[in-house]
Amino acid sequence: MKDSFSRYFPGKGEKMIRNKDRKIAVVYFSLGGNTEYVIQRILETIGDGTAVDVIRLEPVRPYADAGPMKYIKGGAAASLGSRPQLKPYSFDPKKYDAVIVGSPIWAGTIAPPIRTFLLANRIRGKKIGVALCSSSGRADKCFSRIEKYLKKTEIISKLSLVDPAKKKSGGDLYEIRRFVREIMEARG
Ligand SMILES: Cc1cc2nc3c(=O)[nH]c(=O)nc-3n(C[C@H](O)[C@H](O)[C@H](O)COP(=O)(O)O)c2cc1C
Repeated sequence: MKDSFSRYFPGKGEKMIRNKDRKIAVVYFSLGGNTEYVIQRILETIGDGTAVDVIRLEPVRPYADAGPMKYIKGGAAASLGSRPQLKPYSFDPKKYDAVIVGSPIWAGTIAPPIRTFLLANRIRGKKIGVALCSSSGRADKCFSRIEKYLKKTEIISKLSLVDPAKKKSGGDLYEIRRFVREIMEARG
């Protein structure tokens, strides 16, 4: 009998357990590439044996990704609770037993495209994992905000990393593996 860690992180020569009937949705927004980096590492950790749909959210009107306007406009949009229109995407919650949400922290809260998504898709009865990137590591308020949007659905795994694409640290990879393992174990 294998322990739950080695079921999902097989050793050399072992096969990943295939879980074809269940799907995971990975929904994220990234402006500067940090959340994108985390999502890529999450997908590598999940591996090919599990069906995953990746949904990258993009606002119809893109945010400035450099200069002072990046922080001024983006920060104002986040703190005012804006809900930008998103480019078309496909998300049918019935297809998934688990949803991973990835967002940068803007003005202490979730990035506006993620807010639009959570309000448009009231996700209930799923295993939810939330991965947040920030420059401070202060993520508690942002996790609570997301929990409010999810209403009665609990976040079963949380990940908070500080600008991980710059550091590419082993410690962050360890945390990412812990995050994925918690989601996989909750899926049974
Ligand atoms: C508009 C804006 C607001 C931000 N506000 C915060 C903040 O309140 N707290 C924080 O720790 N980092 C803040 N940051 C930094 C980002 O959360 C951080 O750099 C994150 O890793 C960026 O993720 P991304 O590269 O996927 O976009 C902000 C960045 C932007 C662009």
